[in-house]
Amino acid sequence: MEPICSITSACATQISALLSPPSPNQIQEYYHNIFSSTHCNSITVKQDDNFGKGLYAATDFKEDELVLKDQMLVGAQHSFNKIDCFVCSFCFRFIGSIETQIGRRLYLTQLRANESHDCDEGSSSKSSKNYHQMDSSDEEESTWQCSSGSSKTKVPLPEGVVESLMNGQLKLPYSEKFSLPPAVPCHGGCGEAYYCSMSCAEADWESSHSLLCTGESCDPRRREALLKFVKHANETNDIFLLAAKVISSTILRYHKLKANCLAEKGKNVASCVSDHPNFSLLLEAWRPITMGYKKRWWDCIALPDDIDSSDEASFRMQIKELAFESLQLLQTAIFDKECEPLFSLEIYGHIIGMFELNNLDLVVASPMEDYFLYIDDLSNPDKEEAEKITQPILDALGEDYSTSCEGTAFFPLQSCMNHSCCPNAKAFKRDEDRDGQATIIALRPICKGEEITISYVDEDLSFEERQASLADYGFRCRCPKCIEEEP
Ligand SMILES: C[S@@+](CC[C@H](N)C(=O)[O-])C[C@H]1O[C@@H](n2cnc3c(N)ncnc32)[C@H](O)[C@@H]1O
Repeated sequence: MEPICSITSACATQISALLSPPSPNQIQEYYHNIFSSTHCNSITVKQDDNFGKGLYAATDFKEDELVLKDQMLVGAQHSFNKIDCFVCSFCFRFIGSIETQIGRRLYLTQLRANESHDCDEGSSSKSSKNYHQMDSSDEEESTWQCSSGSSKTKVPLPEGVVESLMNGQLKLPYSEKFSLPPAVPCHGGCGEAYYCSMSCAEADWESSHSLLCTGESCDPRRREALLKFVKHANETNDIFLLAAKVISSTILRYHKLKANCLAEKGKNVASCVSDHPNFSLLLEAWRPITMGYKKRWWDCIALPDDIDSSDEASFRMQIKELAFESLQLLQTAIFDKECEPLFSLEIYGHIIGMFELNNLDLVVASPMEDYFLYIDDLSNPDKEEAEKITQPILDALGEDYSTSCEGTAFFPLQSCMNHSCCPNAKAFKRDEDRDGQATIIALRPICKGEEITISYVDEDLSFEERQASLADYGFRCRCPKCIEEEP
């Protein structure tokens, strides 16, 4: 049965205002602010009647030159990746130490095995597609591998060793050469979020975590609802966690704008607030999200290969019901009457659809690879001495010892980049890119004024396969390669 969301009908006018595309002036102003705050004058965003927004070169770029580092608007580590990588919950840098990374991973893997979880449990949360894959100089073979699913048999370490790695009592040889920022726990006390610095902790708290934290300051009823929401997301699709961050950050921005407005008007509420109290402020708080190209999730999600086209309608209905289930849990946890339209299924569906159409994989390379390579490169007798300690650890970790941090994120500038099957740029992590920012590199010289494009699909696929994948984005590619290869 079709889910019925009472907020969608009660707030229809406000919802349609929230979903209407931004005006050219609003677009110019928004991106101008991003460029000036980041002191970036080498690129610009322009609009065109056919392709919508696009990113353009405002200077010449050489082959392999960095075009752009894009700070994410919102991002999250995949739930299944949290066992393998201990990272800052805001900027996704690896934190703690080489020892805590290893000890924590071995401990959590063991815990999971004891709970007799298997790979199936996390598989549904990996169903969200992330077409714009970020290449990495530390390439991972398979990002969808369960941490305990490595083909080579792992040799467990004694429990005491794992514990002393976790609590820092056991120091590994040369690990001080690979020092990581110390882990700063969330001051709300949730025990879930950790950061690389106080500034990341504060930035996350202010942007969304203060509404999503399940620590002691959280009202018990709200905490219970939040925990249910998170559990549901982990068991179904962790893209809901990202959607919750978007809603929380909009609510928090709204209250900040309202507080500023009240302060400026000398507490003359009437001048800020008329018939429809603070809707203009909610629109303003929502502005960064307006910029992302979006459609409803259940309309734009690609039909999985194993679903027959005759079952398409029922598949799309199931996706809609899933989103509704998640939204109801989130509503119980963080509902805010002044921001009511944000809790409609229509808005929730568009937020998730925006991720579907714009998201880039979030990938941060693990320091583990560098560490073990360093040991491997030592000369004897130092190498032999070090390997007495590190080899049993490698045997316990298995082949996938250096899994990257993986997640999904929305980047304000990268999401403006249109597709070409013969792109002039690509998302590529260099060795020095050890945070969650998107890094875009020129694939060939790009002239000032030229549009900067990336490929949303594997360019080596056949013409038909590329067009089929791009159909999910709602367009047929007319790039020079497609025109040439069209039968
Ligand atoms: C990630 S967004 C790119 C930015 C988008 N143009 C905007 O206005 O926000 C992806 C959407 O842009 C449009 N698009 C991207 N590349 C295109 C192309 N080569 N031809 C036609 N439309 C394209 C499609 O609507 C696609 O779903």
